[in-house]
Amino acid sequence: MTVSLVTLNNGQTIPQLGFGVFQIDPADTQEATLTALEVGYRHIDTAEMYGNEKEVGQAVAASGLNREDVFVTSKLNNGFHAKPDALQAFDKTLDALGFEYLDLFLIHWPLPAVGDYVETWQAMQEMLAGGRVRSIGVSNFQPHHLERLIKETEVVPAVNQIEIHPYLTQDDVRTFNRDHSIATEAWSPIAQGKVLDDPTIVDIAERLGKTPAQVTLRWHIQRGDIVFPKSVTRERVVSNFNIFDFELTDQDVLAITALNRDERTGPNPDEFNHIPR
Ligand SMILES: NC(=O)C1=CN([C@@H]2O[C@H](COP(=O)(O)OP(=O)(O)OC[C@H]3O[C@@H](n4cnc5c(N)ncnc54)[C@H](OP(=O)(O)O)[C@@H]3O)[C@@H](O)[C@H]2O)C=CC1
Ligand SMILES: O=C1CO[C@H](CO)[C@@H](O)[C@@H]1O
Repeated sequence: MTVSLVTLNNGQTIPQLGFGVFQIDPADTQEATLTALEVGYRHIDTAEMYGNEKEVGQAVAASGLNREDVFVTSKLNNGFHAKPDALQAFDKTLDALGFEYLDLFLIHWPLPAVGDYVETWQAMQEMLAGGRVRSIGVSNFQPHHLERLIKETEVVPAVNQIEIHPYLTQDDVRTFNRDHSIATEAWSPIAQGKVLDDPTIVDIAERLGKTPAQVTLRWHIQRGDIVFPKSVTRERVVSNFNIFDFELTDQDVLAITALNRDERTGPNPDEFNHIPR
């Protein structure tokens, strides 16, 4: 199975399909990530917040793959927005992973009431200049947050990772990202399972002989977004990967997009403005 690549605004490439490790217990993360790497995934999405960076790094080391062959993303945790804190947190992330370099580092949430994300972005630019991270980006940024970065700093984020699935299509933020050469990453791409019983998705899946999860992931791929579904179930890890040998019609893509209800599974970035306890 050949996973398509997306070229970021700095010329780096990222596999359009990856493996997410949120809510995988650290004790299970090495095995789950190794399974994903064995199946063929070459892109892992973790975060300091998930508490399992160390185990992701151990899986990459144990896989026998060259470090260069796996694209790894991590994220700056909330509360480390001040420049010295952000620089120190990046060092800790690299240490935990046991890597010389990270492929992509993101500001996890803008949280303007906690710290100035423009200052945080200046720290991210320093990390980039230091050469130990290949691309920098943001997560959960709305267009108004991105506008400040674009106006007040030098580097345009390579990606914006936001919640997207058939019940939250986010076409306004996606359009803003596209117009500014920012790649869109879709978190919780199957809404943590909530879209899988939807009759529209089930009907398309039955017609194509695919699972509802495969149809939903394929919808993201055909819209051009980057996805990293999470699963600790081997058969799902395999079937979620096998989405490059079929196509949805334009009509299917439009029918799934029309399911939008602006329904979030996670926080709204404009309301989530504190460090969760
Ligand atoms: N930047 C951010 O703020 C956020 C980023 N993320 C990132 O996005 C990734 C994916 O999002 P996540 O929230 O994990 O949710 P997903 O939308 O990937 O859904 C994961 C859930 O769906 C189940 N599942 C997976 N595949 C299938 C399948 N084929 N059929 C049926 N059920 C399935 C999993 O169960 P099981 O494991 O039991 O098989 C799990 O319960 C995260 O792991 C993380 O990397 C997520 C949230 C926020
Ligand atoms: O990455 C994350 C995992 O999910 C959490 C709850 O929705 C988010 O807050 C966090 O950003």
